[in-house]
Amino acid sequence: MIEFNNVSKVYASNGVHALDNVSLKIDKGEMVFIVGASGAGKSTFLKLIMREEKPTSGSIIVNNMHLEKMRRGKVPYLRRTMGIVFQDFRLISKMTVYENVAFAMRCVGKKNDAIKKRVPYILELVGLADKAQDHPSELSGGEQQRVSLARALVNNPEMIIADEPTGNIDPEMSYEIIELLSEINKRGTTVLIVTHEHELVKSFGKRVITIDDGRVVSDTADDRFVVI
Ligand SMILES: Nc1ncnc2c1ncn2[C@@H]1O[C@H](COP(=O)(O)OP(=O)(O)OP(=O)(O)O)[C@@H](O)[C@H]1O
Repeated sequence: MIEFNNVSKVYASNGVHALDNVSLKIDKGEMVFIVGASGAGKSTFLKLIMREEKPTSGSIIVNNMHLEKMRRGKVPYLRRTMGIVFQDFRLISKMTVYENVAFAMRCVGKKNDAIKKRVPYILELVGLADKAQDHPSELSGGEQQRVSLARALVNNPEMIIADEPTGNIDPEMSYEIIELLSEINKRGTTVLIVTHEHELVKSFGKRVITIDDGRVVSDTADDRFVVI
């Protein structure tokens, strides 16, 4: 669950008001698209959720943790509740697909037995069981993004956060990635996707939050934005 109460973010280095008095709630199990023009504040919104940035004012609760007061040492506990998918995949090129996903489990101290059971299951889920021994360079963009998704999912996070997950892949593959995220959402994981792809967003019929110039200007789940 995510709750923003009157959140503003001003970057101290240049005085840019990236978010201006944002209040919203995203419930557990929702799938939400965040859209808006370049520079609107979408990445800042995600960075605040991940506690990569702190708000200048307002309060933020994510998965029952109060982020504006959170000490640095506690951030890893927050991050363990979320799986993050990046536009540029961020896979380790020397490792196979299997190892890339297993590595995420090793990082949180999982034992070999658990890894051997879980990684093949997750690779099957994202449709990459037959690519387990390939290296990222041998895969298409869409396949690499599916590895990145497998890695985000393998520790069973409460939510998946995807920042422009289709930015580096072709339109057909993009649809497949969002479809996969939608399947994952149906299994109970909260999914948050930042994207520029309006057509894709429309075809899924999910909640859409539009940010413009640091403000939420439309939210399909919020009655305050319904125009009569
Ligand atoms: N670390 C930073 N320091 C200073 N200003 C920043 C920083 N990050 C973002 N900004 C500024 O804050 C505003 C919002 O940026 P943000 O990256 O959140 O937008 P965005 O909607 O994600 O854009 P894009 O779609 O291009 O990624 C922009 O004016 C940007 O220049």
